[in-house]
Amino acid sequence: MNDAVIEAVKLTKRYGKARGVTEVDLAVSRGDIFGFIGPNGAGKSTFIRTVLGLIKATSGEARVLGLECGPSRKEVLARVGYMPSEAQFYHGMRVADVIAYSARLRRRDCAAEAKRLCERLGLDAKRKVEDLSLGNRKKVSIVCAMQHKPDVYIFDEPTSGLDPLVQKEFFALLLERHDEGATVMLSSHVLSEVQRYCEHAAIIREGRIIASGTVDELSASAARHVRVRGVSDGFQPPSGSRSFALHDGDAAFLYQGDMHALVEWLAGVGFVDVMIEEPDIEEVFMHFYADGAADADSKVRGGGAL
Ligand SMILES: Nc1ncnc2c1ncn2[C@@H]1O[C@H](COP(=O)(O)OP(=O)(O)OP(=O)(O)O)[C@@H](O)[C@H]1O
Repeated sequence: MNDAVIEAVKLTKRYGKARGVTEVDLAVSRGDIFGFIGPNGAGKSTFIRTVLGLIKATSGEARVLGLECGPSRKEVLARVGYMPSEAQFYHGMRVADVIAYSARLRRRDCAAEAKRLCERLGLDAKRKVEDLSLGNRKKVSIVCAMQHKPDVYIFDEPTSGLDPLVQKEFFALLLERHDEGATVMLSSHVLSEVQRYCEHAAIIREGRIIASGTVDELSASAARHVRVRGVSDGFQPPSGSRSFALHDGDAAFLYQGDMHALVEWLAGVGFVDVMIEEPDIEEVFMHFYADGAADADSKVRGGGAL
């Protein structure tokens, strides 16, 4: 159909009456690092597990590397590096056993790469998995996802529970694989890491995609961050503003609206200095989440850039 390595068309998964994900359209292009953003319970894991064929879609289509989810589950799992948000390991196994077992499932000898990854992440392969901290369990999952050097990676909340140094090493590994041509999907609720590492992103809310595009487009399509310095005590922001704060004569607010109207309005206000900046993705996210779903939808459609 196109150059999409991971693609979903109207993918829906319901758990009985409970919502999982609803009519999700999404495409991750070859060579992309794609951020999948949403808070707990938004549907990130459900989407990923459905795409991989680990759970059955209620309706819609999903493909990875052109392989249909469900019927081609085994092949998909063999060709993808998947790191679940919460890995379950068999008790009594040592780290080295879990890693070797994961390699055997893919019929590959990955011992040299596994050793290298353990060293880079500071993971002791002799320890029993049940004795590991959450962070060390995450490291085991990273090694299992990366040791066979697949072309496609799907990481589900990879950094939660990892200390900052290990997070840095994880992203260094991810970027090395990306430089070698790999495609990466990274689900996260840590917006700064999406901003820093991802080229494209989609925001999921209550099971539906409410915005998607390049990370820059997502920032550009939302409100502007306005700071006005040297204002009087009674300063009030223009209509269409949110998140207003006034401190020591410095006002800050988010403005969504016509820029000419903002400049005209500013001309009538006494101030010393003004700064108008694109919000970072954290503010974009808050912007989309602060409004009602229907309101957010119409913004996305009307936004043009998305
Ligand atoms: N096995 C299940 N049975 C019933 N409902 C489920 C099941 N798994 C997930 N859900 C529901 O589906 C919705 C999406 O959950 P999901 O775990 O996919 O979200 P998430 O974005 O990955 O969140 P988190 O970051 O907390 O893992 C939630 O409302 C959740 O309660």
